[in-house]
Amino acid sequence: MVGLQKGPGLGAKKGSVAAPSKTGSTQNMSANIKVVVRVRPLNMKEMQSNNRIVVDVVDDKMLVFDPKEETRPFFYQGVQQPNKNYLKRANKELKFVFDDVCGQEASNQDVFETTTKDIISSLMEGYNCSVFAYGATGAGKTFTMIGTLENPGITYLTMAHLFYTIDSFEKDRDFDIGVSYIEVYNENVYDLLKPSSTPLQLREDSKYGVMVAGLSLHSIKTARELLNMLEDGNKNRTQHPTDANAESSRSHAVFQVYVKMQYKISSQLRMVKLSMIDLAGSERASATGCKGDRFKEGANINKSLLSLGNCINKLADGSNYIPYRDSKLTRLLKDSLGGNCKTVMIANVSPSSITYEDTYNTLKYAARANKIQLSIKKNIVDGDIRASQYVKINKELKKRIKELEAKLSLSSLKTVKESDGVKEKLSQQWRQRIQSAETAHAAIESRLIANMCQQRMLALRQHLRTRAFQHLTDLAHRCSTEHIQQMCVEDIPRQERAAESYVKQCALLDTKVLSTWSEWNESQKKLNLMYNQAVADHPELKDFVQKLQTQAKLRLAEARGNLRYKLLAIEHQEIKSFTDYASEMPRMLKKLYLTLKGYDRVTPPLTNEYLEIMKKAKSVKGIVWSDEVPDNDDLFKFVSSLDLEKPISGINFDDEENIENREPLLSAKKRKGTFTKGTPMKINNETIIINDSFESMDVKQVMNSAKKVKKEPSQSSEVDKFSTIDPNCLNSTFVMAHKMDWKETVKVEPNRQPIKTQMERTNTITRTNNSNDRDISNVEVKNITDSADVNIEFIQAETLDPCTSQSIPSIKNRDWEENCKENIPNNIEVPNVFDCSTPKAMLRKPVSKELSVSYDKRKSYFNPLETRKRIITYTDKKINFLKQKEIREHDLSKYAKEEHEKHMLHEEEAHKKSMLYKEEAHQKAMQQMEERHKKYMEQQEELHQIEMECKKQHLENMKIK
Ligand SMILES: Nc1ncnc2c1ncn2[C@@H]1O[C@H](COP(=O)(O)OP(=O)(O)OP(=O)(O)O)[C@@H](O)[C@H]1O
Repeated sequence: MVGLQKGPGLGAKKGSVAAPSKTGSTQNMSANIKVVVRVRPLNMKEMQSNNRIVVDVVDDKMLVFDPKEETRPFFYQGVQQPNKNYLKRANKELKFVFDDVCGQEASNQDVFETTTKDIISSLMEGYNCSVFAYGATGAGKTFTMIGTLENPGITYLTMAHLFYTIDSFEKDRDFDIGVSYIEVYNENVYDLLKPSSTPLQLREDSKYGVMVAGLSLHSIKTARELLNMLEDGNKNRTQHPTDANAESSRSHAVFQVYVKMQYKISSQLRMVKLSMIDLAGSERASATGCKGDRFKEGANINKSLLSLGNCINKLADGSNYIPYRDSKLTRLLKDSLGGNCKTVMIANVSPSSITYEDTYNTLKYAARANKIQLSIKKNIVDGDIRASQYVKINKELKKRIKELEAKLSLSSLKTVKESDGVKEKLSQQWRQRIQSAETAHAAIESRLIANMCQQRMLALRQHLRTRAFQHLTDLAHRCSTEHIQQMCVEDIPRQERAAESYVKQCALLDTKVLSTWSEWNESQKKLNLMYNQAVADHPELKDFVQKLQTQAKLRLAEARGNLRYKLLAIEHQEIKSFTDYASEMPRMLKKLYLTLKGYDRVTPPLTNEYLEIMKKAKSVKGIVWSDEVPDNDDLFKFVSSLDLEKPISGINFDDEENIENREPLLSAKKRKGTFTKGTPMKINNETIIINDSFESMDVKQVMNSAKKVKKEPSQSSEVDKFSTIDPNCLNSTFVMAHKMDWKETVKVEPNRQPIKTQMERTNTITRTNNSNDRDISNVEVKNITDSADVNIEFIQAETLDPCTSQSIPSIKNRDWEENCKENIPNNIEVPNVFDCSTPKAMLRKPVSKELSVSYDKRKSYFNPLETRKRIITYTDKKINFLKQKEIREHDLSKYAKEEHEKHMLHEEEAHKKSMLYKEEAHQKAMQQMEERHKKYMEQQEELHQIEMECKKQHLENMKIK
């Protein structure tokens, strides 16, 4: 027997849509519920149990339930036997015709195409629409409605299509979209997007139909957002594993989309609602094996589905009374089933005979639902609005236009509103652009950082080298002649060469850093602009941009760490060698002190100084805070910082002296200020202190002076830098035995010509020699001509002798070189400092001040002989100066010795005098004592006589008696 269930395909006006009738502001039409059956593939359990297939999909409209099985003919002795199994139930072989039938191989996309794709256009026309999935537990409802991330269900697909459709309508309509997601569990309604344990109440409104009080509405712009939202909502949905389905949904889920569209020209407003419902599975307790709470859940599910079935039956029969109020589910679906709504029902079935009953029931339900006739109308608010409303709308529209214009000016890219897919693509493109720009920027930054690190390490190394050289010069000045020579001919030129090379390297690095820095700055600006634009257009890129910015900060921090580590390593080495150097000093000092003491040459101030050093040695372990940075230490600040905003050091290289002229004896007058470090200070008329300790040396000055070598000499300032030596600038504390007047000891000739003009005219260098030589005091070098002849004129200046405080006469009009030659000691062999064998070496930029003058001019005539001559001159000058200094030191020690002897003599005389005075006083005292004693003895004598007389008197008296 073949039963034919009447679906829309047969008899009924399948999907027929009546011409919309106009009743005022709404247009009505009548339609059936669209019913689509989906047959899912067999699951593992069903396949393993090898059960019979009970649903046979004939074509996309028809299926046969419980089809007749194929029987193999059975022959007995050549005769076909009837092969009848009397125990077996007869196949129903029911044919069902629906709007659509999706077979086992149909994907969610196929189901979407046949079910909800069309209803979006109805939605746009102003009809409410709803889709619900019905079926037994495990039949595939959730899979159809929600799906998975890889295979999204029709809810996502429908929404994506909705957004796509909205885009094409946006020219003439404004859209506002809000969504809500609820579940009906155990006859209670809960908000899945704003979870709460309190159930929500249903309210019925004559205008808007069934409403859920307190339901949260969420605005979305893309289907992607919806996907995330669904995922979050589903996490809150009640699910429990049953025998039939490991992820069985135990509640009905209702997802609703509210679309508000307003026509831009006619200001007609349409409010439509799309409901997508994933029903809980109808089930037989025996099939699911549920007990306790699960059983109660199942009963509630069945109850609501039963009332849904009743409603469907009544609606199909055309009954006047529909029992919607029997359950929460039917109340919610009131609109979708019998009201103003275009409805699609997806009936999910399993093909396996295990769910025979369920499948049969579902198909019967679906067939009944197909008969329901709906009368639907467009949700249009009349366009004939009053003038006051029109003004209001107009204002809103203007406001909207302004907003849009502001958005437009933000970005040119924003002019075109992309569809969901296009937006996604654009966002991806932004990501790629930003990533590649950031990679390029990082490469520039790493180059910049490398150069800056090199700069800092170079500065530190040069500082340490200069300090080491200073130690050497300080020691050499006080040593034998041999050492002085050694220093002059070897170390000074070496140091000068190092300084020169440092200046060159510095200049090179500075240029490199500056060019890289401007490149970096440019790229940073571009990158920032790109970041801002990307975030403004695609707010979802904010995290990505923040991540890149954090990575950049980390990179810089890492570079800073690396630099500090390298600097620390250099400093560590330096500290090690300096400790070795310093550890020798106390022993040496002790030896010297004891030697002097042995010769009875130790003066009380020297002892005091010695004691002071001992005190310092004791308190070496002072507390220094790790974060304590000396305020005035520019080098430290420069070397230890890696600030990308300040790539070049702030150290001023311009106003310092030249290394070659850094002698321990410097004129106080030529220093900045009156009394600075290294300047002799008069404490009183008897004491002068000259601070020439290590600490007093300004390293910055020494370092920066190296830079000077490279520069073309500024002639007027050059002159200022050289001076006669102030003999009072001695590197110790001296106690004067007699009063000495403190006065400026150097007098520069007052009527000296303005040098600058002279220079400009004659290409002449004027300098004052740093020597207290009796023969050479102030020297003016003039007329360095192309023939390299040097005419030297001596200008008279007055220098005071430290011991006599008398003026030392200077020599006038003597040739410089002649003078130098005369003073060359015979035993000094001047080495050839420059290798003059090759022209390149000959033209090497000279390092001394004299030789560096007019270097460019002299390039043309520079020859080995001249070079040698000049070196000899320069070296001689140095030797002379050092010799004079030593002589002066010797004189001074002699002077100090004499003063000491005088002092001792004076003390001796005083002592003698005091002894004499003491003796006299003693003699006087003795005399006085003797006199007193004599007087005393006389008095005693008198007393004795008186006593004797008294005794006599007494005896006489006794006799009388
Ligand atoms: N068309 C299909 N193709 C592949 N697998 C499917 C299909 N339909 C359902 N399944 C699978 O079958 C199982 C049950 O499906 P689903 O959870 O959707 O059932 P359900 O009807 O929602 O059940 P319940 O009412 O208990 O929640 C799931 O593992 C799902 O992946």
